[in-house]
Amino acid sequence: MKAVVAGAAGGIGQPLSLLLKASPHVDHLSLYDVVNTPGVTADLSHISSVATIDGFLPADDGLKKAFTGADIVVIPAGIPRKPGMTRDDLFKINAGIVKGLIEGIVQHCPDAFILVISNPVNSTVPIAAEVLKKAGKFNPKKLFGVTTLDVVRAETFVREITGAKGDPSKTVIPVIGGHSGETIVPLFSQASPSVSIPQDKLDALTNRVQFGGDEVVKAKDGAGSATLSMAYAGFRFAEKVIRAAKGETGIVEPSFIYLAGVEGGEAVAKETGCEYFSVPVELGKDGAQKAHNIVTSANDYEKKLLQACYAGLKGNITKGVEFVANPPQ
Ligand SMILES: NC(=O)C1=CN([C@@H]2O[C@H](COP(=O)(O)OP(=O)(O)OC[C@H]3O[C@@H](n4cnc5c(N)ncnc54)[C@H](O)[C@@H]3O)[C@@H](O)[C@H]2O)C=CC1
Ligand SMILES: O=C([O-])CC(=O)C(=O)O
Repeated sequence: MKAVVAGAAGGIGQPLSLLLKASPHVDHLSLYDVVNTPGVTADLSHISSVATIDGFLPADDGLKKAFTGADIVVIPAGIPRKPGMTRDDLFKINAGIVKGLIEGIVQHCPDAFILVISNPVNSTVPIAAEVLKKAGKFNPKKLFGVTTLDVVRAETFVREITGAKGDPSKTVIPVIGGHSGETIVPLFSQASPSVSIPQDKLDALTNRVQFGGDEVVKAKDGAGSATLSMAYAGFRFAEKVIRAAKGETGIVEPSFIYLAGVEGGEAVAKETGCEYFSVPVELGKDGAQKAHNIVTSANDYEKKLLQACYAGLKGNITKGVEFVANPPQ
């Protein structure tokens, strides 16, 4: 199992690479970034874990060397937000970065699982899909927008209200939609085991999950956005994809996918009017095996949130598709 991190020297890339280096499920890790990969690679290479490691800069065919033979490529490359910015404000720079990296995947490892972390995820995943489609290499089962941090936040924040003891990650809370503000829709009514949230606390809790990213951006005060919690979340999702690829069954985690290419996805697309949506996805050997149409189970409170989600999300998706169809001059 060869894993690649593209953007490996960044705030997310470094701790994510650390977690992958330490994972017993990874045999080889290749790091790629436009800066500082030699140092990060040398540092991680001293860890006595199973995975061997190498790292590359763009010079001397570095991208080719990093990507060739990859089974999974995780992409946290691109600029993060500063206070006052929306994720969409990152589009101008990050759209081109993601497009370039996907073109590299097309050339060197078109069969790899692709996990997109770079924001705005609502647009960068459609960009990735369009680049792959153009090249005739699009496998919707293998392209994932990483929305796990929203799930992780929901698991964490709900405990502050319920006061439940034990491991918060054992409470499954589906968070669906997209990955920005109102497009993020936590479905607390569908938690398993069920959670009891007083009505007067539900608005604040929902809002905190939707705008959890802003909380970190504000606290970092110009020094970036969530990196460590994102590395945790990105690793959690990547490891699930890897474990499922190796044959483990029964693994389900929400992810932002192209619905038409995954069993069960058509029903979600019909319900939401969106081509892409994050829903709980059953993972298998070949990637996304089945999309769970949890949208129909939402209660009235959540249905209202979903209406706001659809409006914003459709615009973000179109913007990504347009970027590849009519590249800016
Ligand atoms: N999906 C999610 O839930 C989350 C997404 N993010 C997003 O992740 C991205 C990265 O965030 P940070 O790690 O904090 O940023 P960062 O600036 O610390 O790191 C980004 C890294 O990408 C590298 N990079 C830039 N262009 C590249 C290219 N063409 N090829 C390879 N590497 C390239 C940079 O050199 C840098 O090392 C941002 O877009 C951020 O908004 C952040 C948190 C959560
Ligand atoms: O808020 C940001 O810009 C980074 C992010 O996506 C998150 O923390 O959820």
